Amino acid sequence: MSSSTPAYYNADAVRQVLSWPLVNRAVETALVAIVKQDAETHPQSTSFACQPKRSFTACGKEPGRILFTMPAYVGNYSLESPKSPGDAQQSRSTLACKLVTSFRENPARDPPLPSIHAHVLLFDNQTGQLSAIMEGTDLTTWRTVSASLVATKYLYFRRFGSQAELERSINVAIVGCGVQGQLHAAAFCANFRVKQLNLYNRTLAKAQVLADELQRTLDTESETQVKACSSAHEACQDADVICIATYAKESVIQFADLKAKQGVHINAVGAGEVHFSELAPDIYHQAKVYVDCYTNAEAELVGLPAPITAEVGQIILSENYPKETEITIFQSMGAFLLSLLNYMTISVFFKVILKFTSHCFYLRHGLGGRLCGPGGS
Ligand SMILES: NC(=O)C1=CN([C@@H]2O[C@H](COP(=O)(O)OP(=O)(O)OC[C@H]3O[C@@H](n4cnc5c(N)ncnc54)[C@H](O)[C@@H]3O)[C@@H](O)[C@H]2O)C=CC1
Ligand SMILES: O=C(O)C1=NCCCC1
Repeated sequence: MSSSTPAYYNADAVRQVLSWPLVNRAVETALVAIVKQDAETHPQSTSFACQPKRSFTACGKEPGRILFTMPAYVGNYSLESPKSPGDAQQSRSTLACKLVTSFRENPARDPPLPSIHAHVLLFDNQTGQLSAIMEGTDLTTWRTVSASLVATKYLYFRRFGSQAELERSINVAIVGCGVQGQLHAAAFCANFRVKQLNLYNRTLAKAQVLADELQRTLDTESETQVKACSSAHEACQDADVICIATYAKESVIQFADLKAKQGVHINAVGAGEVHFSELAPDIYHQAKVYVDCYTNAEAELVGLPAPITAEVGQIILSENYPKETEITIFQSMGAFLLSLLNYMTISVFFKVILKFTSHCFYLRHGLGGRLCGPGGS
């Protein structure tokens, strides 16, 4: 690629290609790829995924304004369709960096703005030149929600059998009805069988607006009942799965709010100044904690009131699912490699930057790609 102006993909262009099957497959692939490859189990692998821990820059002295830089490099990989194992494509490498700002007071502005804004920068990995810039805000929201969906599939449903995510109806509570909460609510209804969807927000009116909107858009045949709740306890007391995405500095949910004896899974997505501030320590004391990525967890979860049991990718690979009655927490850190895999997938649709993404096999085989070394997995 020459020194021409980088390609720019705006929010509309990105939004057009986002769909749950696409994003979920990419995120699941990435969660597995993130698991540190063991030299003994993968002696032939020459693929290389490098995701250093992300950096934080405080923007001024006021809290709540942060710039994250999230670099990642995936080297010498090929994407293989599980339908035709061994049919690995020519290997390639991708170098990128996501820049995200999180300004938590933005929704209170007039007019309101989202708290999170993101862009993805893609580089030519031979020359280091900037090749493309992609609006990454929706990508970030979808990726984050998808990580919760995949974590729920493996950490909750799979306790009940290999088809449970298709067959079993669940009660879901959404705590925090901002950008993340809204997409979590819609996505859980779109991807799973939800009997009861309870919504709780600090301002009840916001939960009510979302409840009305969801009830309107859900199919009239839908089994889902949606309710705006006036406390976290009301929202969570019968929930099988809880998704919490606020900026709360103090815990919003306590152990006493859970229907704990029957098994509960919590996607802990949001954060105050501390990632795990949304859930009370007494929940962590009773729960098993899983993360997307140890690299960020080791750096950012200092003081977590419980040990980390595993990365979600390890559970996907080992099929060593939690027990039916356990409380599990997916501590969602955000891992750029997850976005990067999304990016690589999406760019196939744009049919650009072929240097990075000549994997037209995606179009032929669907999105069954698995990151692997050139000689096979
Ligand atoms: N894990 C990850 O990869 C990602 C995490 N996040 C995090 O998710 C959280 C939410 O992000 P957005 O939805 O974009 O923010 P947002 O500002 O759009 O929404 C936050 C919502 O939480 C509500 N809220 C605040 N405190 C509350 C409390 N104590 N009880 C109930 N509701 C409360 C607010 O009223 C608001 O509706 C943030 O902490 C953000 O940093 C965002 C993107 C990715
Ligand atoms: O993109 C991510 O990952 C983020 N994680 C934490 C909050 C900001 C965005």
